Amino acid sequence: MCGILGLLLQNPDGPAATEICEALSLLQHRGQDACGIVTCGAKGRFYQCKANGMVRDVFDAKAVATLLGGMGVGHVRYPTAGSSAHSEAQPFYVNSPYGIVFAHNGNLINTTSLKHFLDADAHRHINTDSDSEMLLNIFANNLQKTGKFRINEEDIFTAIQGLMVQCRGAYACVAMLAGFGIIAFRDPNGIRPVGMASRALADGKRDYLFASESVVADACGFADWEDVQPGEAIIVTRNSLSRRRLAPDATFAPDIFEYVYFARPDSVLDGVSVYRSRMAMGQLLAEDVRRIMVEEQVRIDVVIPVPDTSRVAALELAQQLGLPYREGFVKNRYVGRTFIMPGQQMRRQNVRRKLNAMALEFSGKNVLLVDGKDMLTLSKQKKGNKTERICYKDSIVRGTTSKEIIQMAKDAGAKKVLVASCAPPIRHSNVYGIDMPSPTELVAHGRTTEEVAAAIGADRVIFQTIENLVASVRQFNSAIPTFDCSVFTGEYITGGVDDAYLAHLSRLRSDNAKRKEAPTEAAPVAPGCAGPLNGADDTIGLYNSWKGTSEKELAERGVVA
Ligand SMILES: O=P(O)(O)OC[C@H]1O[C@H](OP(=O)(O)OP(=O)(O)O)[C@H](O)[C@@H]1O
Ligand SMILES: NC(=O)CC[C@H](N)C(=O)O
Ligand SMILES: [Mg+2]
Repeated sequence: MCGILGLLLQNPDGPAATEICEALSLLQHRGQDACGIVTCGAKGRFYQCKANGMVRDVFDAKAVATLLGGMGVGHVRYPTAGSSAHSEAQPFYVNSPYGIVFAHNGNLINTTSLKHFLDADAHRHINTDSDSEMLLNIFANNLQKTGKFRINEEDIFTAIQGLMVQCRGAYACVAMLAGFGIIAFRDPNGIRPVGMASRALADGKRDYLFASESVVADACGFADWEDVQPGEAIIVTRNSLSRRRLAPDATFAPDIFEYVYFARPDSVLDGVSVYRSRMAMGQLLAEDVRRIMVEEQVRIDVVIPVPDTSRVAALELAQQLGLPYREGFVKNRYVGRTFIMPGQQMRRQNVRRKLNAMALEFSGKNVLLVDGKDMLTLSKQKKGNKTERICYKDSIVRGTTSKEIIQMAKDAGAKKVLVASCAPPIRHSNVYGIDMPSPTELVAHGRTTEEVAAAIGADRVIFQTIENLVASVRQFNSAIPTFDCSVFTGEYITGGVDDAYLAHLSRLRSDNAKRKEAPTEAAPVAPGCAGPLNGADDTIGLYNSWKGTSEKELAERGVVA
């Protein structure tokens, strides 16, 4: 998953980079590997800074000050194609036609044929293995076909319509045309999110923002958030806003995993509050847990979430069951999200660095025996013999987190650990922008629920049903006809995903394949962890970047004070 941003300020000299940088940090949870900003200043000139690393590592005040102009595009990256080399950090840029900058969230599934087309027919050089660079070049090639000295909105719609026929997969995109404006579009199935908001100015005009999630609009003072519709393109310039549905017949199928894990709870995606949907996941799962407690004579004393993402649903589940909710795992706030870290070794190491079990909650058997309302009395009791805990998870994917935290809970004294997951078992590859290309890396692949429990060391695992997961989201917007649930069902909404493609993807992107590709000279440093920062020296600028310019000269040019 990646985060994308576009900002158009009415003031052409306005500090777009400052706001984009702020906004990117609000999307950091969508990608921790690389980030970048390109702005457009006077005479349509682009200013770029991108590199591997988190937003706070790549952008210091000086880096932001060198990005001039009143409009720009930003990106945080979680790679799903190509490599994690900083040359694949986004936004991408092509100079012809007109000068285009491009940021993409999602993943294309027909890159083999696109690559051939770009080489043999369009004669465009693709310099990386990134699918996003191909997508940009398809767009550029379609614009080129107009042959015009200056293009208009109609030409841009035609180019994107063509792209929607040529490109298969998931793509939410933001593009910027030099001296023209910002364009956002979403694939015909609307698999990945992107929305728009605006800010009224004193003169009646408006600044425009595009972002992957609505939290950006809330936190940055923009209003009137609305989703870009599936298959829709929106173009904003300083004088106009134009929008068009370019692929109206496709089935709308946003990815349900955004609600389970990816998006921030304070975002609203496609009219559904992520927070409310997670509460509903907890409520519906509580019914299954209650049934199992009765049928299997299971007694649960306490519900413990695996922070962060599962907290909302875990609290709701605990309340539904009348059980105490306790924060038994403390999270190190300086370690990023582990699931989106590259490589299994890094993910495993970081679960323990990130989460620590509090012995107080796990070994003090007289503390948390039954339900919350009797806590004080019970805490005075001597050792009880009921020590079943329920560890609540939003999802079990590779099982990395589950295995480690179950062991931690047991090491801390819990006798039995049950795991409830608000998503069903994940048994299939993701091809639309989540880096789960190889089913053999998924703990539930080819395993029954009992076998998953054994594999992660749990005494019992309870999965949400797919029907209840869909109901948790759909009850808040029944206009969404269906969701992309491919990781649970193996059904891919775009078509074009057969066994041969999945085998190819797995060869290309499994952890094993990536390990072979990875450069060996430097030890990998987990995103969000202490380690060598990428800093200004590793950033990629454009020919007119300020890299190497002395402080004195920057001050003379008015870039820094
Ligand atoms: O089964 P696994 O392969 O281990 O993956 C699933 C876990 O990874 C995610 O946590 P993550 O640390 O990425 O982020 P969070 O702090 O937002 O929960 C997710 O919330 C699960 O806890
Ligand atoms: N997660 C994503 O959206 C990734 C975007 C793009 N496929 C890349 O690898 O850079
Ligand atoms: Mg988690």
